[in-house]
Amino acid sequence: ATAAGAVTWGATASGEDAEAARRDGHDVLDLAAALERAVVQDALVVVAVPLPAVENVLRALPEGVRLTDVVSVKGPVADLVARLAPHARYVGGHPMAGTSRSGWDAGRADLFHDAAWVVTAEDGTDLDVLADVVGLALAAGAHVVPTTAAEHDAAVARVSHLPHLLAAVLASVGADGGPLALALAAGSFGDGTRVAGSRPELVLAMCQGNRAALLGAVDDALGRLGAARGSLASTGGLAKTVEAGHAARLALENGPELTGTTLDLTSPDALEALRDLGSRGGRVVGLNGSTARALTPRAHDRP
Ligand SMILES: NC(=O)c1ccc[n+]([C@@H]2O[C@H](COP(=O)([O-])OP(=O)(O)OC[C@H]3O[C@@H](n4cnc5c(N)ncnc54)[C@H](O)[C@@H]3O)[C@@H](O)[C@H]2O)c1
Ligand SMILES: O=C(O)C(=O)C[C@]1(C(=O)O)C=C[C@@H](O)C=C1
Repeated sequence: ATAAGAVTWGATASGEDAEAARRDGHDVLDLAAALERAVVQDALVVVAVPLPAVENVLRALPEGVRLTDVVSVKGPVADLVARLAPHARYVGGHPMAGTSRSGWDAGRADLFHDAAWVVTAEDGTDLDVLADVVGLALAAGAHVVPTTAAEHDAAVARVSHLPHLLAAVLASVGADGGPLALALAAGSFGDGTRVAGSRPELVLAMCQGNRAALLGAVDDALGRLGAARGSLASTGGLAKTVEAGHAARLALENGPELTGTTLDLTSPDALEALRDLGSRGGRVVGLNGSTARALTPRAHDRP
């Protein structure tokens, strides 16, 4: 956002991160001063701490601020906001990009380029703040995927939290193969276990914080692994599992064909239209006043 010309400032509980951010020319205050300035300037407050620390930040929040967050689960944050800061004008957010490293130096100005940035569009959402969050995501080079907290949590259980859990399991299985196995580890093991290098506290916060949805995704994966194991043991064949995975990977790489459309954010059914766009695999790619420019899968490409 700073690179896109926005005036920004921040606060962190880490002296080391504060020092590193100041060294890079950013304005770092203490939390109370940062929030006070947000009130004076009617700025958008972005909570970017691990889920277990969200409560502390919300307790410090002044009345009526514009509020978003980047936390990896949305239902628990929405519940905390409703309980601890019901006065906040809150719209949930989640950029779907990151690294397995933590701290200030792990960030880059282009980290969110071409990434999906979830924006929650629940009934009653403040469209003025939603437009702020859309503007932030677009300024960071991302595109916006509107959805609800519940649908977000179900989706990321499959494409983020399960991969983190599988990476942990895979890393342990490989390591238990002993020194020879690790000496031979190449692309498949490296790619499949990269995120197991993430700080365990962050992985625990997002996976345990999305327990119900993650359980469903784990059951699905175990069912497929069980079927593969059964087939390998009985006939020796893995074709069904491998071919289904290959087709799914190609679908991810190719994506659907997208076509342009616009959404009027002042329309009475704007929130419904936004959610519909997200659930069809569409995205907002531009904002001009209250008109959102969007891309949506062509009818014949819809799942
Ligand atoms: N790392 C990723 O790939 C990724 C991607 C998308 C979203 N997220 C989410 O973003 C959030 C931050 O993750 P991260 O990877 O940047 O973590 P991080 O550990 O690199 O940074 C977290 C920062 O929050 C600060 N902090 C912690 N408690 C605080 C408090 N009470 N008050 C003020 N500051 C506090 C820490 O000092 C640190 O500077 C998490 O909720 C995570 O789920 C992470
Ligand atoms: O690329 C990585 O290192 C990540 O783990 C990023 C990743 C993910 O893809 O699961 C991790 C957590 C998020 O909330 C969003 C993105």
